[in-house]
Amino acid sequence: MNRKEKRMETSMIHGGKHSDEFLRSLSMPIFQTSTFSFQNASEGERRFSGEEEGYIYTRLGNPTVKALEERMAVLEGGEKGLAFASGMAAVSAVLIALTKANDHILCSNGLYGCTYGLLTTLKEKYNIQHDFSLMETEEELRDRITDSTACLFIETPINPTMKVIDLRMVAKVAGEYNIPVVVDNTFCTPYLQRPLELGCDIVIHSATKYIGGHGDVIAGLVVGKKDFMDELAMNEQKDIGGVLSPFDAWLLIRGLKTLHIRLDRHSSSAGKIAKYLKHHPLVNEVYYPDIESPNLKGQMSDGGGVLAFDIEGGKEEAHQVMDQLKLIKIAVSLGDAETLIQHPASMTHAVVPEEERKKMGIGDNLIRLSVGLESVDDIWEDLEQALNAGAGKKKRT
Ligand code: MET
Repeated sequence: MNRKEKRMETSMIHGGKHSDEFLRSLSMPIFQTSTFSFQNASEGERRFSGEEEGYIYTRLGNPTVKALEERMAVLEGGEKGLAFASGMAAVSAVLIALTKANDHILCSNGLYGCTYGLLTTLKEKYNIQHDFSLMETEEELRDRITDSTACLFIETPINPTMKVIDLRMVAKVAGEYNIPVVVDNTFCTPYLQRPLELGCDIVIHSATKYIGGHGDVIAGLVVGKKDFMDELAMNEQKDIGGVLSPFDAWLLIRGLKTLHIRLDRHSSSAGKIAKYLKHHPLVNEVYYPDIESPNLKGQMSDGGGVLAFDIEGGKEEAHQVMDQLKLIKIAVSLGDAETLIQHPASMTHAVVPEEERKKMGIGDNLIRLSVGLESVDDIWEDLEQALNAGAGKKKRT
C-alpha cells in the first residue's frame, strides 16, 4: 500500500513506518535506549562510515523518533522529517543551516518572541541581519529582498496577531531569486495548511502545541527536501544535538492520531468565540483568520483554534480581565485541551522591544486565546463574565 496516497486523517494514524517491523505491535514501541550495540567492531566501523545502515546512538537516530519523522513527512507532503527537542531547537537548527555570517533573513511582520530573540543573537554574534516585510504584495516583497537574503522566515497565521500571508505569492517571488522559504506551521498543522504544496521549501513546527495536543511535551519538527534534511540531520541536528527523546516522540505519535478531530473542534469553537467577542461592547477588535479572503485561495481549510482580541484600555485592564477567569487558565502555549489565555506584550512577546511590538500590531491591550476542547458555552460564559467583571468594572468607574 502506498501510504502517501491515503487521505490526511488516515495518514495521521498510519502514515510512515509500518508496525509489522515491531512484532505487529499496534502502538509504536518506545525504544528507550541511548545506544545500540554492534555485533562486532567492524559493524560499528561500517555504520559510522555510512557504508551500512543501522542505528548507532539515539542522538544520531532512534526507531521511535524515526517513526514520528516519517509520519510528519507524509503529512506535510515532504521528502523527509526530523524531530527536535523543542520548536526553538528546530527553528535555530534551520536558521543556522541556511545562513552564514553577514547574511540577511527576511521575516513576516511578526514573529514569536523567542524566534525574535534568536534573530537578535544571530545579528549580534554573526552580523546576520533581519528585516520584516508585510508580504502583502509582490512589489513590497521584492523591495525588501537584498543580495544577502539567505531565506524568508514566515509565520502564518502570525503569532499572536493572526495575520495570514499568501504563501503561493511569497513562494513565487522567492523562487525568482532562488531563496528558500521557511514556514512556521505551528498554528495550522498540516491538517489545515500544507506550505510545501504551495511552493514553500521548509516547514517548522512547535509540536508542543496541536501535534502533541495535551500540554505534556516540548518538541519541534522540520520537514523539507531530502538533500537539505540530510545535511540538517548530519550537521545541526547531530552536532548541536537538540534531539527529541523517544518517549516524547511516542507522545507525539499518539497526539497525531486524534489531531484532525481535535482541530475540527478547536476551529469550530474558536470561530464561535470570535463571533461572540465581536459583539461584546468592551472588545475593540477581534483577530481570527478569514479563510475566505480572496488572496488565500483556499490556503487554509479552517481557521484553527487561536484568536486574539483588543480590549478597551491597556496592560492593566488586560491583566484585570485575565485575573477574573475561573475556568480558562492563564498560561503561554496553545493547542491544548484546556483553553489558555495570555497577554503577549508582557508574556510571549515581552522580549520584543515595545517599538517593534507596536509595528507588529501587538498593543498592550491585546490578549491571545487558545480555544480548548471544553464546551464552547462554558468557555464563553467564563470569558464573558471576566470581560464584564474586569474591563467592565474599570469602564463604568
Ligand atoms: C515561553 S513563551 C511561549 C511559548 C509559545 N511559543 C507560545 O507562543 O505560547
